[in-house]
Amino acid sequence: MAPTVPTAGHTDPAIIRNFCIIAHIDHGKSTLADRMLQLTGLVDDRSMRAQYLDRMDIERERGITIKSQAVRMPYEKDGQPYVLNMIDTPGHVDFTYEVSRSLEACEGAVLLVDAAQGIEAQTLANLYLAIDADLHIIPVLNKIDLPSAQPEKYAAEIAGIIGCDPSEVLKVSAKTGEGVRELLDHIVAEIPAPVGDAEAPARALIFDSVYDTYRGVVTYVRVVDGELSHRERILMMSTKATHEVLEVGVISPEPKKVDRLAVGETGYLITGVKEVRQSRVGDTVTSAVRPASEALSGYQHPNPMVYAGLYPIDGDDFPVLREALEKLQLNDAALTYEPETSGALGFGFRIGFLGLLHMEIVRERLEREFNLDLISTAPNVVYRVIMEDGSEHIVTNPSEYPTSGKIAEVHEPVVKATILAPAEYIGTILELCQTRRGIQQGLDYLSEDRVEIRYELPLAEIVFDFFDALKSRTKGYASLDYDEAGEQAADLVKVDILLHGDPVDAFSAIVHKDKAYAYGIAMAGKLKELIPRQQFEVPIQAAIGARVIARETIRAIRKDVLAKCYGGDISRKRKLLEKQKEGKKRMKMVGRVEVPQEAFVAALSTGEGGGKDKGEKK
Ligand SMILES: Nc1nc2c(ncn2[C@@H]2O[C@H](COP(=O)(O)OP(=O)(O)OP(=O)(O)O)[C@@H](O)[C@H]2O)c(=O)[nH]1
Repeated sequence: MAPTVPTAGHTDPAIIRNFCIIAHIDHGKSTLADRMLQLTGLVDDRSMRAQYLDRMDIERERGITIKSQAVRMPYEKDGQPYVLNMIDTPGHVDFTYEVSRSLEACEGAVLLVDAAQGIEAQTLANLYLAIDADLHIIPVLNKIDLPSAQPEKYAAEIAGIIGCDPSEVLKVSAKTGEGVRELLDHIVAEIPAPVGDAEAPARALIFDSVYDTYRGVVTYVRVVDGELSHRERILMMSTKATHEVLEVGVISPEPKKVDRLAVGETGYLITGVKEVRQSRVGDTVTSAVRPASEALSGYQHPNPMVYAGLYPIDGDDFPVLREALEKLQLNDAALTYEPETSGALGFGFRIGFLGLLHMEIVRERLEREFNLDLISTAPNVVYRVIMEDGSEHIVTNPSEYPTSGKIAEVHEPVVKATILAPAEYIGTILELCQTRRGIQQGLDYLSEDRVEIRYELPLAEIVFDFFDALKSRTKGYASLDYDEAGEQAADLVKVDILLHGDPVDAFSAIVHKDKAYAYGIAMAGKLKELIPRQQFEVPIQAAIGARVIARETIRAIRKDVLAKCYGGDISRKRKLLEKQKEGKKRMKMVGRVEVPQEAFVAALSTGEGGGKDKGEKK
C-alpha cells in the first residue's frame, strides 16, 4: 500500500527529494523507473507494463503528451512519508546546456551504469555536469543478474571516477527488482531536501518544454521560491512575455491537476503557448503581479554550431518540407532554418543544428514522420572570416565565403572531445585524432583495460564522419562526447568543384589547406564515376579561387551513337525521347551538363556511406 501522499502544493520541502537518473541508452533507465513506480505503489502490479513512462506519450490518455519528465512518487521509510520527484533529462542528449538545466532542478543524481558494459562517454560528461552542479551522486551498477556482469571491475572504475570506495557503489537489477528498495532508501537518506523561500516572489526553473498537439506547450518546472498557482498570470523572465496559467499539475504517474506548486516541487504548467521557443528550457518563470527581481542562473540562448542544406529529392516535396520544418520547430526551440536555392539541388533549406546528434535526429524525424526523401549537403561549422580591412564575415555556408578582398584570418570552432574505449584501441584512436588535426589533452586508465582519451579537435573535423570512423576502428566499443571550447585561427581555404567550367555549389567546401588537395581529388574522382558521359567532353575540376588543384575528364559519347539518335525517323526519335523522359525528370542541368540526381546523392554521402554505395553496386 502506498503511504498517504501529501498533496502537491502543500508538501513540506523537508520530505521532498528531487533526483534524476544519469545513464547511457540501454543501461536500463526505463526499467529502473518501472521498478520504482511499482515499489512506491504508484502503479500496481496488474497495471504495470514495461517502460510505463515511455509509453504514455503514445497513448495520450488525456490528450497531453507526458514523458517521464517529472514523476512524483510517494515513499515511506521507517514510517515517515516522503515525496520523491524523479526528473528526466531532455530527450536531446547532445544539448549539454539543456541537460545542465534539468540537473539544476535536482539535488541528487543516480548514476546508473550497466554492469556488463561500464560507463560511456556521454554518461561521464553528464556525470561531470552533475558534479559541477553540486548534486549528490549515488553510483549504481545495473543488470547484476546478467551472467556477463562484472560488478567488481566496474564498481572499481566508477569509484575511481567519482572518488568513493568501490563498496559504496550500489548493485541492482532493474529487471528482477533486486536492490531497488535499498536504492530508494539511499535516495531518501543521502539526497538533501530542497531549500527555498516560501514567502519570496515565485521563481521556477523551466527544465523541459514539450509541444502537444492538443494542449499547446506543456512546460515542466521546478519551483525554487514562492509558489505558482492555477489561473495566476506568470512572466517568462527572458522574453518578458506574460501568460495565464490554465493548468498546473503533477505527473503521478498520470497527469493530475493541482491548485498550486510550492517550494521544492516539480510539475507542469499549461499556458496556451503554442511554440516551445516561447517557453524555453533554462528560463525562469515568475509571477507577473509580483515578479522576482533576479532570474535563476543565466539563461542561455541556444546557438547553432553546425549548418547543412537539406533538399527534397523530389522537387515537388519542397512545400511538404517547409511545413514539416514549421511543425518540428514548434517542438524544438533550437532548430533554425531559412530557404536557400542551389543550382545543383534546387529549392531547399539551410538548417542550423546544435550538434551532430541534433542534426541526425532532425533529419530522421523529417524523413520518418513526414515521409520525405532528403539530400543533405556536407555539414559545415560556423567560420569567422576577418578581412585585411578589418571587416568580419560570419560564414555558415561555403557560398558565403568572401571571394573579393584579402582575407587576413579565418577562425573555426574547436571542441574538447572525450573518448572512452578499451585500451587495445588506443593506437588507432590516437591516429584518427591526429589525422583530424587533434591536439591530445590527456589519457587516463579507468581500469586496467579501459581508457579515457581527451583531445581538442576542430569541430569541422568531427562533424562529418568522425563518429562512424571511430566506431568502425573500435568495433563499436568506443563512445564519444564533446563540448564547445572556443575557436582558433586556422589555415582554411574554399575548394570549388567545377563541371565544364561551372561551379557546383552543393560540392563547395571550406577545408584545411593540407586537405584541400585530397578533397578535390576525391570529389572529382567520385563525380567522374557517377556522371554519365555527355555528347561532349566534360572536365571536372577542383579549384581554390582561380587555381585548379585537381582534374578529371568525362569523355564524350562516341559520335555514331549520336548520329543514330538524331538522324532517325521522327516516330523512332519520339519513342526514344519518351523512354528517356522518366530519367530526364531526375536530371539536373549544371551549365550544359546533365547530372542525374543520384550522382549528387551518392557524391554527398559520407566517406563510409559512399564506400557502401559502391559496394552495393557490385
Ligand atoms: N538482464 C537485465 N536486463 C535489464 C536490466 N535492466 C534493464 N534491462 C534490459 O536492458 C534493455 C534496456 O533497458 P531500458 O530500461 O529500456 O534502458 P534505457 O536506458 O531506458 O534505454 P532507452 O529507453 O533506450 O534510453 C532492455 O532490454 C531491458 O529489459 C537488468 O537489471 N537486468
